[in-house]
Amino acid sequence: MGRITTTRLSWSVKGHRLLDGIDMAAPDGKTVGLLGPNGSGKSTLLRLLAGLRRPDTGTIRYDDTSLDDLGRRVRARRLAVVEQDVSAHHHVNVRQVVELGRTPFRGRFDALTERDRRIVDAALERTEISDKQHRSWHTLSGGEKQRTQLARALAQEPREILLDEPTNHLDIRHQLELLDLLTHLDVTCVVALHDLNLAARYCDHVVVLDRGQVAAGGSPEAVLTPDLIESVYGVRVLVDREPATGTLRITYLGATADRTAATQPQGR
Ligand SMILES: Nc1ncnc2c1ncn2[C@@H]1O[C@H](COP(=O)(O)OP(=O)(O)OP(=O)(O)O)[C@@H](O)[C@H]1O
Repeated sequence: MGRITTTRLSWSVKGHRLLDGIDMAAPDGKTVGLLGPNGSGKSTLLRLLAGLRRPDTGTIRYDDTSLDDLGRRVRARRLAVVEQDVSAHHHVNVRQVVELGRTPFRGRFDALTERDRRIVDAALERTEISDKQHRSWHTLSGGEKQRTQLARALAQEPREILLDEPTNHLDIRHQLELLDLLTHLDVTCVVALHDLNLAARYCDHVVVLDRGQVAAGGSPEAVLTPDLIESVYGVRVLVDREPATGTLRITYLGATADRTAATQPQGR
């Protein structure tokens, strides 16, 4: 497990500032939900955290080490990334995709060890994709691909895992199981999510992005208030607790007529 922190992180492309002064922290072993409307910067922030883009300003630390100083090999071993809609695997089966999770631990021409094979088996089982392990990647459904990607990440036995909307193709049961699995791993997770109820139920912390800035961060109870949700998403909600379990529950009442109006103080 490792702690991820960012300090005043900014990133621009062609003169547009897509992330602006992001301060966030994902404590050891916790699950942090990255929330925010379409285009608010969630995927961009995850790409920066993964080292796939370099920030213009600010720092990213894994424990006390800056991402720049982590070294490619160390990074490839400890940090797993599950991106949205990966379509790059050709002519490989599910098991071979999951075996890629062991690549950072092997020499270029080394065969998989017995231990590697056991880890791959366990990852296939935990994501309930074992029965499809010999199927070609390109024949999988969207949800089966997502579970395979998660299995690849688990096979890496990472300390940190970054996931971009990992539930968007999953049926309800697999959504619940994926988040349940993530929260029970001894791994620090940063996960972009659209479903506020799933975030409230499973995340230890949430960070809400709005137009490239952090609108709020903290526990789901503290952050997911009707005012915050209305001002960021332009949706009126009722927030209460589900009586049987006490879980935070968000009921959508409707879109605000004009999102900009929702963010303006009354009377202007
Ligand atoms: N390389 C790029 N060039 C220009 N604009 C970009 C680039 N990458 C991202 N953007 C823009 O930056 C904004 C943030 O995009 P990002 O994909 O991070 O949002 P998101 O919060 O993940 O959205 P979604 O919920 O729709 O997945 C969007 O307006 C997007 O169009």
